[in-house]
Amino acid sequence: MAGVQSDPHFFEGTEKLLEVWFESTKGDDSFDLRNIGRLDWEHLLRIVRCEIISKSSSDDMDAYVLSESSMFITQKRFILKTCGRTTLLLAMEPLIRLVTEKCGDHKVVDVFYSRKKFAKPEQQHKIHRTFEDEVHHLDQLFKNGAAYTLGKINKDCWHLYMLEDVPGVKDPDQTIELLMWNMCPEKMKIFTKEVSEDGAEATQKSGIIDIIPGLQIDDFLFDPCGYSMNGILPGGYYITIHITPEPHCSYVSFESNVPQESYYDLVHKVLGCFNPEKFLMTVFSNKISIAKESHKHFEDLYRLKGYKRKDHQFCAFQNYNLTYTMYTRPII
Ligand SMILES: C[S@+](CC[C@H](N)C(=O)[O-])C[C@H]1O[C@@H](n2cnc3c(N)ncnc32)[C@H](O)[C@@H]1O
Repeated sequence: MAGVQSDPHFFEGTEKLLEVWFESTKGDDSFDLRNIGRLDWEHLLRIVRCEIISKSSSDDMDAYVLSESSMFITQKRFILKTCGRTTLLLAMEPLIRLVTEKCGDHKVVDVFYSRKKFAKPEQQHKIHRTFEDEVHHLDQLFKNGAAYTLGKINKDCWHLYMLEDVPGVKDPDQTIELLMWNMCPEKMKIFTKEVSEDGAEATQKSGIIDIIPGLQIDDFLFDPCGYSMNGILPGGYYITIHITPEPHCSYVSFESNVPQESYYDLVHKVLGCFNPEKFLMTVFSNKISIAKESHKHFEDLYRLKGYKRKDHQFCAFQNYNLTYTMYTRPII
């Protein structure tokens, strides 16, 4: 698997995250990405260098825990999040071919590709080694790509590629991500086989179980350490958490599309579970999302739960608003 690296003790927890929204060109209600079968997804994931560990489903979504993070499929939305040395962007063109073949004529109505700066970019495969390489690859597929970097480019930053002048998503849509590193060693021990027997025990002990009530949880504890979970709710909503507990490269990611007017309490709960020394947060919401006001709540938050804000940027894109913010504190 792509997690096996030249430095055996280092794991690149930082994920590449791709979200693609499709629509039938004929307004065909039977257009559904969930008509694509498991063998086809497995084939696509082989290109990315990861594999399916388990699957959970609701009426609205299929959610997969992968050897390197997660994949979520709804009627019109494809999300793939992969860490380690995976080659996620190699799947972009095959994905569009697969959707044409299995679901019929369609248009791509929006694309988002993002990731934090890698800890060891030199260990990535060529296509992902620099953001410029990634942008070059995507620009060959899309004429209307727009690439941004938020944060300090000589320190911690976050890259984003999206499309301009697209019809955009017609439904309310929002995503919050917290990417955390230099993690509290005590908290990280929970995500090892030494302390927890399986994923369910780690989910309980860490408090992940209480972040959002009522989730259908699919969790997995790697041997000897490492943890991934998907939690799904009716309506195509999810949370996903991935943990690299090794002390010299500790990293945790939290992502959710659950709509909330304010994400303040959710952020508090997530930080309480993991106690990172540093984290960056991104909040995306389109103009019809109830989360569209949530950006205001972060404007004046110079301090948050003992953390001090280092960066804060707000972007007003054509269809979405985005807050990028980075906080830090001494490890406790
Ligand atoms: C897949 S998980 C979660 C990665 C995630 N992107 C994160 O946020 O850190 C990676 C963790 O599981 C461990 N692990 C153990 N066996 C693994 C395997 N076969 N494939 C991938 N990771 C494995 C890694 O060492 C690492 O600590």
